[in-house]
Amino acid sequence: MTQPDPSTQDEAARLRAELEDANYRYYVLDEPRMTDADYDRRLRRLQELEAQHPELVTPDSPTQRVGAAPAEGFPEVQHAVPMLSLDNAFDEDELEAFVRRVAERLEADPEAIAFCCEPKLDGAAVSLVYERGELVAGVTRGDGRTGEGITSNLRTLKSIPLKLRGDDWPGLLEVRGEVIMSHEGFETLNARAREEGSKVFANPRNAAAGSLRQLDPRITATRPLEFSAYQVARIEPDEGDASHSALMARLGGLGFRTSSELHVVEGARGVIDYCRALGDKRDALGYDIDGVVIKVDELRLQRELGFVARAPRWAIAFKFPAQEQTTQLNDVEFQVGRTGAITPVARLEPVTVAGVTVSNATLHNADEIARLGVMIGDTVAIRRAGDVIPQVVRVQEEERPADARAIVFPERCPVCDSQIERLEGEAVARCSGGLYCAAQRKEALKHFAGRRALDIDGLGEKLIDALVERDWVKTPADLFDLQAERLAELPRMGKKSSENLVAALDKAKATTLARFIFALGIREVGEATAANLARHFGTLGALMEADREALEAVEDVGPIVAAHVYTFFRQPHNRETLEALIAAGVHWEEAEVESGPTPLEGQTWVLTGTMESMTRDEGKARLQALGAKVSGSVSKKTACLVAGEAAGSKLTKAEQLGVEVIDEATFLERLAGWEKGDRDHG
Ligand SMILES: NC(=O)c1ccc[n+]([C@@H]2O[C@H](COP(=O)([O-])OP(=O)(O)OC[C@H]3O[C@@H](n4cnc5c(N)ncnc54)[C@H](O)[C@@H]3O)[C@@H](O)[C@H]2O)c1
Ligand SMILES: [Zn+2]
Repeated sequence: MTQPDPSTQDEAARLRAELEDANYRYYVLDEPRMTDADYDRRLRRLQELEAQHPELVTPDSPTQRVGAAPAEGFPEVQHAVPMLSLDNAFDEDELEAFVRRVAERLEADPEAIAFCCEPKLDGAAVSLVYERGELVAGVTRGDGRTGEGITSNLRTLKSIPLKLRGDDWPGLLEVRGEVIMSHEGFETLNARAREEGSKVFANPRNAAAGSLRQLDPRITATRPLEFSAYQVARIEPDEGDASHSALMARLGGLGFRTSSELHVVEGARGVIDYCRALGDKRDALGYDIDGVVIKVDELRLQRELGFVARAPRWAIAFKFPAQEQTTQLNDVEFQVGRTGAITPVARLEPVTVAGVTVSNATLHNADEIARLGVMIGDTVAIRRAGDVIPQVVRVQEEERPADARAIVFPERCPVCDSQIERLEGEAVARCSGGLYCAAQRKEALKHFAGRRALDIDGLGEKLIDALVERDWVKTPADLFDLQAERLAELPRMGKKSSENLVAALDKAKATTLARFIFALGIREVGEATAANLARHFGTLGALMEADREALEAVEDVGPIVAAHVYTFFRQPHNRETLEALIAAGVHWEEAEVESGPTPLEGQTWVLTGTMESMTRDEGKARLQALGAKVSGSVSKKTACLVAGEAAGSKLTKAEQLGVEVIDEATFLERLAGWEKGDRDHG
């Protein structure tokens, strides 16, 4: 052993300071700035230096301590049994060395030692104390000796029993486990946060730890947290359970969730096989694990092995490749989704993340780019977990190069050059070339041909895919040029069905203005809005020329819908497609202007149950066209209730109030009469 030279002392001091800062950000703020891989590398290096020069070890060195001191705002609670950390093994050699060490200390045959293997859940450790079967305290790990009392928060987790199951419970039980957030829960929580502009978490671990340490338990209650037990710290009376795995089975009976992946294996071979198998399954689990925890199963042997400063000798954590890595952002490209949403995609210097090479990651939208403060040329942290698309979670701002460039969001669609539209208050920017944009082609055509739009019989999803893939159809207008002979070349299309389709296309040309407007697939213009627009403007020409103000004068049309309609008709390509449709023979009867008094003016109608001949939206649109208001609930003021199949409480209420009730057949008859009368008027 040699005296540490000044540079070694400096290095140790620097590592200590960096690790301490990282601990604070990770354990107290739940907002790490360093990846786990970088943290582990530094900790390893410090351990090495301290092993070479034991005089460098200070009692408060991060190598000697666990976690971080409890944060303010929660009562401090002493742990009766300390909550320790785990030693790490980063490869199979280190696993074998662990098994050998254990065997030597126990003077046992390594191949005969039973090990209990479990996933190392990546969340936040908590300890739960039960007295006479009831939960009395829930505490975070804190610095291992003292944690934060978060009982009220933990009570909100459904997977934590407030009372133990059965009646065979011990008088005192202290259970430890991990609070985690599944990938699904995490994605939902972050999506909501992005929409609301509130705090977005970098990964499920930070989200779980941050959610647990809310001062208001009502917030914790809304977070998708789950508890999984992995240790019994105290049990009284001790009934002499022989092994860790037996205790885990007992916890299951008391109402706790334990890992479904828990297995007891023998020797180094068994441990390594388990680690490989779980590594293969990692992406499919639906929650983050950062490795495997391997424990000597027999409790008698655990006691014999005992502890060192910060970790037990009878357990080890085998670490999997990290799910977060840093790399360089080389460029940003903008992709157009099938509904026109524009997504910025980060082009990265390829990097291996959890065993897979990643060269692209999503940046979600313009708000996310602003939130991250990311620039082209930056060093960024990438996270890849399960089958979720890799994401940029953080920027290493201190590493920003001098020539870093700002990311400029395009104004025109990279696919079709139409205007990109981003409405106030909406996170997503979209291409406005709905009818024309190649990226949106399939969706636009499916909508156009749908039953509630032009209702083209026999033109289903598969057929549309085939037509677009062969480039036979680019816009809806191209549909009307299709020839039966050509169609017959398609898979599963005979002569007869091709002829039928051509006939159906011909038949679909005769439509109504309302259906036609709906068929265009303008964002947020549903059937009812389309009917209102048709009724209000009377002609397609008038609608196309309307400015935002005129559009907002239409019933149920607010500024957002008005903006979508306005932008849609300002796109030259959309207008060309409309002209082509009309040239192809699509037609409807045009009314001059909004017709005069309407027969149902001043009446409120209610639709309930299911109708055979139309959807409720359609019924609503037709009633509105006749001047009626359509409401969702029955009251004394209701003029008439249309009761379809399986009508329920609304029907009962209408009968109680003496409101007129009619069935679908009567409704259709009356509609036909009014609509005819209405047309004769206008
Ligand atoms: N990025 C950063 O800035 C930063 C900072 C501090 C720590 N870290 C990360 O945290 C690690 C150290 O954290 P640690 O001491 O909390 O954990 P650890 O890796 O030393 O392992 C101990 C923890 O494992 C957990 N665990 C999960 N499943 C378990 C199971 N089946 N059985 C037993 N325990 C189980 C428990 O919560 C326990 O507290 C570092 O290696 C690093 O990856 C990162
Ligand atoms: Zn486009």
